Formats: sequence, structure tokens, C-alpha cells
Amino acid sequence: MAVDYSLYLVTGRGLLPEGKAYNDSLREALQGGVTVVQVREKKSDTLEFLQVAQQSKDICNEFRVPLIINDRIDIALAVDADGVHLGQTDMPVHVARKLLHPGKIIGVSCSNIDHVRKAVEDGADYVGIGAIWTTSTKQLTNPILGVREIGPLLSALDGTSVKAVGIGGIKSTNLLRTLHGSVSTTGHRLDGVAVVSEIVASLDPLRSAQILKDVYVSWSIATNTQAAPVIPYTVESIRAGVVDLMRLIREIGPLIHQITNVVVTNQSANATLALGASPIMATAPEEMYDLSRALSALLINFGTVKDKEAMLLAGQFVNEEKKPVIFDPVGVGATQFRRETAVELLNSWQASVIKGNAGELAALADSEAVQARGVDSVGPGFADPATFVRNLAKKERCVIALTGVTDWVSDGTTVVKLGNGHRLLGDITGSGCLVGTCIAIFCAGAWARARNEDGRGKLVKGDMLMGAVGGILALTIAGERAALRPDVHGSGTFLPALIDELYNLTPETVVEWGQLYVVANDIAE
Ligand SMILES: Cc1ncc(COP(=O)(O)OP(=O)(O)O)c(N)n1
Ligand SMILES: Cc1nc(C(=O)O)sc1CCOP(=O)(O)O
Repeated sequence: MAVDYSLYLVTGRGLLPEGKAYNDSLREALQGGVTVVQVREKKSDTLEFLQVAQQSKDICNEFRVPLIINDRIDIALAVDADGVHLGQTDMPVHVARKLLHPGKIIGVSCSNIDHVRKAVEDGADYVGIGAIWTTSTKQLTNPILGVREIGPLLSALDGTSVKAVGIGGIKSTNLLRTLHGSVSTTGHRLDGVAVVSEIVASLDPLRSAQILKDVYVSWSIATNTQAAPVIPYTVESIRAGVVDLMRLIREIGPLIHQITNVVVTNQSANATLALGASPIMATAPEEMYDLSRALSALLINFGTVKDKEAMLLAGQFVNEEKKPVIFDPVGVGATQFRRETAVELLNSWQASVIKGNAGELAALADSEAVQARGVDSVGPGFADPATFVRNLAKKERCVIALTGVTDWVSDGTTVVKLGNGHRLLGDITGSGCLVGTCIAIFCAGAWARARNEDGRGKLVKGDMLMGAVGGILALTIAGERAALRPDVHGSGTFLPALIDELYNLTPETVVEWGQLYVVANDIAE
């Protein structure tokens, strides 16, 4: 039986709003687009479970939607359910398979890759992977996985016909993030999402189901690459795109919200003004919502790792707005605290661009290939930076900008190499942070260019690769030009000259000076 797992309702009668009858809630949820129902009765005795299962079966039959029973093979047999869902300590799959009639569905809960591999070996039809987010519906016995841990589990299903749904804390507010962030590096996606409270606890389950279904369907359509062939980037198309963004930024003066470190706050704000944008360096959690509605891009730079609450909230609100979130995990490899904070932030919101030096990005990728000392990268960098950025972009599901003597940008498909810059940029503090600011400004332009497009199914509007390339070119070209000035005698005079050169930078200069190469539009594995 071909099952549509896209919106999988797990029941929970204890969560029904006061006065809402179970049967009505279930029927409304099905009207709203639920595609599979699992009856989960953790507190009922057998007779009560049987009655609820029978009522549910009758209602599901009306909608031709499959009914699954949680844990209990006997109940599934008694009501001729379409299948069972088994936990890790429930009846083994091969025993359940013997007891059930042929063709029945067996689902298995999985919270790690070994569970998934075993479920495949045992012949499960689908796996329920969780918990992805925190949930108050169930006392969890395993740690919360987080969105970024789902991809590796999905990869274990490559080449099999076993389907996968995500479960745990899935809401309309985090569904798009869940779907986008869980795609594996091999492109394996969730086949659906299983929810309890978002539908069951709703006074209007029809509407709640509809909203979830709409997000799922929009995402499926927006990310169906076969539907719209992707036009490959060329040097010319990137140059034209960067020029367009630069003009737009000067025309509209986008607001760039920067939660950054104390070392660079002032120079970042000045660089923002110099490029024609408008800075706001706010850090109070209470103002993150309002700012997310007003800004055109958010930069989160955790150089002094403060303001975590603001960083968590700001990114989530900006994701909701489909605006760019630029993450600069300064010195992420330096301490355990920084590593944990980066994971927490990246699990809370989807970055549009992650920018870092080789040491920082190696730490983020758990790679030993490059070492770091504090906030600086040590040694010559990656042996194959193009493959590194492209793989990390696939893993983190965003654009990666690797900065250094040569800069590399990838969206997971295209890799762009950038050759501008000057050694004096390494002699002032925070030049890397300024790159982050410039990327945020150009991403704001990219968002503004696309803001009226239909963003349904997308986590961010606009071309973030173009934004990252534009930001790097602007700062590195300005750096080259500042270093050539007769009034620059060292790092002290270089910094104000750099701001001047950003201020005077023209699109024509960027075209003339930009050293830009499209290294690959898809590197083979
Ligand atoms: C779709 C789906 N995935 C996971 C679970 C959890 O099942 P289990 O581990 O058996 O825990 P209980 O639900 O029995 O508490 C599920 N029910 N459905
Ligand atoms: C039943 C269940 N199983 C989970 C797992 O992680 O295996 S989480 C969960 C409860 C999910 O409820 P809600 O959608 O309200 O967060």
C-alpha cells in the first residue's frame, strides 16, 4: 500500500481542549489534511483502547486514511488496523510481522543511526525519528536530537524503500525549519512529520492541520528541483548580480541588525554606513521581535559569546520573516562553551550564510584538517577548500563563506573562488567580522530584491550566494585600495582608509577589480 506520510497525526486524548470531543477533533483534523493517524493510548485499559481504536478506524475509513495502532498488536488485529507503531522496547518487528496480516504497515521509533539501520534490516515500513525538538507531550528518555542530527539518520535510508517521519515538538512555526534543516547531504528528505499537540490541543484542528499541510506542500513544491531547472552561475552573472545589489543597497539603505562583539561594534557600524546601509547594534531580547520585522538582514557574531538569549530569539524571528541570518561563529573551536553555543544556535534557527576562517569552519564541521588558536586559524588551510565548503554547505543547508588569503563561497552546488585582499586586513582587529557585516549588507540587498516574490516553502528569500560573494568582494577590494593610498602607513591609518574606500566603492570598481572564478557548478563526489 502506498502511504502518504506527509501529515501524520498521533492522537493524545489527554490534550484535547475542554469541551472538544475526540471524534470531532479527529474528523476535523482529517478534513484539514491529515494523511495517517496513529492511535496512541498510554493510560487506557484494553477495553477503552479497543473502543477508541474502533471509533478511530471508522472515522479514518470515511477519509480513506490509514490507521496505525501504537504498541498493541492485539488491538491492531482486533480493529483490522492498517499497521502498528513500535518503540525500541516494544515487540520486535519480525515477531509483529508474523502476527500481523500480510501487507500491514510497521513503523519503528528511532533516535540514532543504529536504530535506523536495524529497522531497515528488520523490514520496517517506516521509521519515526525523534525527538527533533523539545516536547511536553511525552517524557523523553533520549536526548533531543535537534534538526541537524536528522540528516545522517536519513542517509541510512538511502537506497531503501523505508519511509521516515520526524516527531517531537513539531509546530507550524518550526515546520519549515525542520523540513529544510533535516535534509541529508545525500539529499534524503523526511517523508512527513508526526504531530500530537499542534493538532490535538487545538480548538480548531482543521485549521491547524491545514496550516501544517500547506507548509509541507509548499516546501515540497519549492524544493522540487526537477520542476524548475537551475540556471548555472557564471562569472558574468555573478558580477551583474553584485553590481545590482550594490546599487540597490545605496538606493534603499537597508537596516542591518548586528548582534556582535564588543571589539568590533563601532567599526562594523561605520562599515555598514559606508556601504549605504543602516546599522542597529541591539542586544536586548525584549526588542528582537520588533527588530525582526524592521530589519533586512541579521548578523549574529559571537566573538565575545554574550547575549545568547537575544541570539536565539532574533534568529528564530528572522527565519519566520524569511530574511537572511548571517552567522559568524568567531573562535568556535576555542572553547567547549563556544562549540555548544554554536550547536544550540544552529539547532534553533537556520543560518542563511555561515562565515568563518579555516579554523572556525573546521571546528564547526568537526574536522581535524585545520587547527585554530583562539580566533585565528593556524597553518595553510584546507588541502581542498572547494570540496570542503561545498560539503559543509550541504551539511548545514546554507551558503558557506570560507575566508582567508583566498576566499571560497558555496551553496552546496556552486563553488566560487575570490582572490582579492591585502595583508593589512590581517593586521587590524576584526577584519573577519567586517566581512560578516559586508555579507549581511549584501544579503539584505538580495533579500530586498526578492522580497515581493512568493516565498512559500523557502526559509529565506533572495540569492544568498550572491550576497556572500558581494560582501566579500566589497571588503577585500576596499582593503586592496586602502593599502595603496599614500596616507596609509600601517595598520593604524589603514582602518579609517578602509572605511573611506568602502564609502567610495563603486559598482564599476568592483567589476574592474574583482578576482572572481566559478570553480564548479557541481563538483563530483
Ligand atoms: C511516528 C512515531 N514516532 C515515534 C513514536 C514514539 O513511539 P515509542 O517510542 O513507542 O513511544 P510511545 O509513543 O509508545 O510513548 C510514535 N509513537 N510515533
Ligand atoms: C509520541 C512521541 N514520541 C516521540 C519520540 O521522540 O519518539 S516525541 C512524541 C510526542 C510528540 O508530541 P508533540 O507533537 O506534541 O511534541
